[in-house]
Amino acid sequence: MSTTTTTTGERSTRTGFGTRLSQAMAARGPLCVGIDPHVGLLHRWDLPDDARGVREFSLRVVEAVAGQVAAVKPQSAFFERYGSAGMAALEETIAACRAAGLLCVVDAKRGDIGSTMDGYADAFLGKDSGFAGDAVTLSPYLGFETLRPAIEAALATGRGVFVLALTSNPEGAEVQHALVDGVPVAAVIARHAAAANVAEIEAGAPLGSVGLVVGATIGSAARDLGVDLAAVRGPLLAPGVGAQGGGAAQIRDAFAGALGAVLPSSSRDILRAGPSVDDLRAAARAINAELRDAVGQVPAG
Ligand SMILES: O=c1ccn([C@@H]2O[C@H](COP(=O)(O)O)[C@@H](O)[C@H]2O)c(=O)[nH]1
Repeated sequence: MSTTTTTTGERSTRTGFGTRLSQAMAARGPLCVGIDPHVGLLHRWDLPDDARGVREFSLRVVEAVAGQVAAVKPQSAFFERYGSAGMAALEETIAACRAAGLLCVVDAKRGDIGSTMDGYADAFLGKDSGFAGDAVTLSPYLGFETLRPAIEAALATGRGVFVLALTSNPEGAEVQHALVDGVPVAAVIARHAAAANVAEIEAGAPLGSVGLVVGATIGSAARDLGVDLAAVRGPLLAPGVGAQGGGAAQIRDAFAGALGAVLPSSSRDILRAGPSVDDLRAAARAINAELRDAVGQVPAG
């Protein structure tokens, strides 16, 4: 456990998210299983296209992978589409992860002007919020500094954030590779994240709690753009494994020098193995083992 002081002077003695994630990856392997209840998957699992179906789907995934992988990542969009009942299912999913000791990254990609970020911080990182997992994804495209309330809330509650930097989709390049005063936007975001992790790292954490989203499909983009992933000293959530074409070889190449920080994430590729809990577990275990070989043993911190 380390003591960190946020920029508003609040002191937290909780074990930070970066440390907890490092420990989980060292103990169980690097994989994060995405919980993306697409309509097609609900049909395939013989579940209704409604909030009850999504709840059953998600709880089955949690049951299958708890104790097997480092984390899960429910995609908020697939719960939001069912209104308040869908959001109740998201809350239940997050609570089930907590009860199972499974880290939960809520993929909500929030980002707004600073005053509104206070609201998102309360919703997704607040001490008593049902939507607060262990970390949340954030969009920095209103300016990294607008995310400060969420970062402060995360550090104060032992939670984390993952800030979009080099996303897995090809369209992301037009924004993320663009130059600002000669520096690619993604490199600017990475520098901000590195600065936000300094206090935790200096206090002895193996990883800070301010991570980046860097897709498993980016190829040589980080190298080509001069985005120093190792210098971030925070976790690197890498979606795009499986259905989007990323795999162990792509991770090894794209994240060379920062492999110990990578949290590769795969959703559809594993979820297609359902609805059987045993089959889901077997699919997750197989991908986790491949990725563990690719990234090597993660230091527990
Ligand atoms: O750059 C990003 C950021 C987030 N995602 C999300 O991850 C999953 C990917 O699902 P797959 O089925 O494994 O393709 C999905 O929820 C995306 O919204 C991403 O793909 N890329």
